[in-house]
Amino acid sequence: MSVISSWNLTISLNTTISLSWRSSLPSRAIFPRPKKPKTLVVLATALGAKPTVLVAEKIGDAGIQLLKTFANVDCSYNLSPEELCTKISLCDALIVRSGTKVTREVFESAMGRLKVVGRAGVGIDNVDISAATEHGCLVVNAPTANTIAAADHGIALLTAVSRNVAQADASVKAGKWERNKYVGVSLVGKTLAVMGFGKVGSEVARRAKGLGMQVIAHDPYAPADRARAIGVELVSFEEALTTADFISLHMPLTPATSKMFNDETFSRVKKGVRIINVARGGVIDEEALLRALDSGVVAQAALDVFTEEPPPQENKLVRHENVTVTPHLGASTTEAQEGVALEIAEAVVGALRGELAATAVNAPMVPAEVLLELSPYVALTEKLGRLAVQLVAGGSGVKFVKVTYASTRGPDDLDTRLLRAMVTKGLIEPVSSVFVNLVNADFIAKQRGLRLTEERIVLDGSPEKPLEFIQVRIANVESKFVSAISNSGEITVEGRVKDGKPHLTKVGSFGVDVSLEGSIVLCRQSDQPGIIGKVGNIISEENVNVNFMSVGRIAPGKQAVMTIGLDEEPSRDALKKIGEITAVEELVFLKL
Ligand SMILES: NC(=O)c1ccc[n+]([C@@H]2O[C@H](COP(=O)([O-])OP(=O)(O)OC[C@H]3O[C@@H](n4cnc5c(N)ncnc54)[C@H](O)[C@@H]3O)[C@@H](O)[C@H]2O)c1
Ligand SMILES: O=C(O)[C@H](O)COP(=O)(O)O
Repeated sequence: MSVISSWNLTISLNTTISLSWRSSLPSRAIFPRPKKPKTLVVLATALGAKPTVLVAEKIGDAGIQLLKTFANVDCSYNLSPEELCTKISLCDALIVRSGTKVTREVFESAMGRLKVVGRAGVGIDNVDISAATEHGCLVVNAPTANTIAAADHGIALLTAVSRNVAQADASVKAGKWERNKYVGVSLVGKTLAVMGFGKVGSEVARRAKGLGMQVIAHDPYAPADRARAIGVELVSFEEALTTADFISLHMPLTPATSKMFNDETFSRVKKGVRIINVARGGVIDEEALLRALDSGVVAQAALDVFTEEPPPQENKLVRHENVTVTPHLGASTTEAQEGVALEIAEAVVGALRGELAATAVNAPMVPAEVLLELSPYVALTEKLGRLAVQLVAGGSGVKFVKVTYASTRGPDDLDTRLLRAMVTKGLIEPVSSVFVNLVNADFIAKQRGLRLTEERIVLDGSPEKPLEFIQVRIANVESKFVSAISNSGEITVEGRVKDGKPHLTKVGSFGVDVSLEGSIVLCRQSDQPGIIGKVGNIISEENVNVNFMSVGRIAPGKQAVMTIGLDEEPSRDALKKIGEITAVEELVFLKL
């Protein structure tokens, strides 16, 4: 048995999860919805209560109908920020598109009721993810259903720009016939740089190749083989800028991509480049683009998205002769909107039911089969956390916790994020009013100064079970049950899953065996005959059912720890009577 790795708690908030994509078939066919994860009740609404879902922007009817099968649905569009904040405390879920800013104030106004925000689309830049995470609110999006629509719109703008379609249309409608003015440029043989080779970018690339273009792409995170598979070369930002005749933007808006196209970038592009933006307005410095258009460095731009939407009337870019604009229509096809509505409704209903979302933005995505396998360990880790913290003597602040996972599997075959979150939940919830879930566990731990270290023990044997045992240790504290302190000087509890049920198997240095359900009495006594009977009598007089009892001792006649699992809570009086048995040296009652 060897300890092969240990590491500190890493805070991984704001994780964007992308799903895979395939070829150019209609979007619903291309992107099979992710398999449904099995249930894990981390976000579930109060039992029996029908949740309320606020739909703050119009989504497809199919999604609304699906939501109505499970929840009260309030479709209130065009709410002001104040109205949204007022309504939100009455809602369990909120669904928005890109037009609603889900700010920190929204989460604060929710007073803890809001459990899930569903973004009916891809971009989550209008949702304050940090605030959502801090408030334990899951954010899910619908990342796949509008890909084709967005790619088609990118191509529509590319071709429109190359042939001055919008300008010529306006000219004819103004009674003119300017055939010489609107001579376009050919696409065949021209170089298109796709910036952001994700779902939309790769579909744009595929289509542009069909139009005879040379396609290069820049994406620091995209695998080269995926690009190669469709005949696209991944290049550096510099190469993309300096060689492209057309640039099409498809990256998300993040702090790293904000104003990625600015005066400095425009100074490096090929003179006369044409730019298409169907991603987010904020990735371009709009003032800089205006200057580049005025100077002729950029010949034309086509913009579906703007820093401020809708853009102000006087926006010079919108009015520019060489700019073609659409009002954020990338995702707006009947088919995409139906798909997005269903995708987001399923995700929101799933999250409200307590299922782990496959499209979670701010929580680890745990595949269904992994979740199924881990679920008894999820219960075990939470209960070990609960027991350990209840063993701490009042006044000792819990700061250093070590979780040890003993497994026959290598570290790469065991994802412990879920288990770590559950230990944190178990440690914090019994001693605070904070609600901890998979979304906010790391944040809450950090906020409370809890340093949770994880350690792996790799055991020999066949890796059928994910884990053999799990140990939770709290260092630098005193215990109200001295026997819970192991030789290492830490409060130590250890458990394992037996017949699918979590069991406590060690307290301090004492081996015990009790099923972790109901509540537990731990009592240390000097080992002698008759104690079990005496304790049993006191409990039976209370009419409380004992579901498990075990005694672990150092050696015959020495000290022993008796663990009694109870279906209900015994009275204080009964506990006092057990404590008064002469051989009993210490006693603690723990709620699971
Ligand atoms: N106009 C619309 O209506 C519309 C519709 C759909 C999507 N979008 C927007 O398009 C964008 C892409 O959507 P998607 O579904 O393809 O997302 P995606 O997550 O599949 O792809 C985004 C890609 O951008 C890459 N990227 C990240 N940082 C980058 C950087 N600095 N430089 C280059 N590439 C970078 C990522 O690696 C990823 O491959 C999002 O911003 C989304 O909101 C707009
Ligand atoms: O990010 C997206 O999915 C698109 O920008 C679509 O946004 P919308 O839902 O507001 O059309």
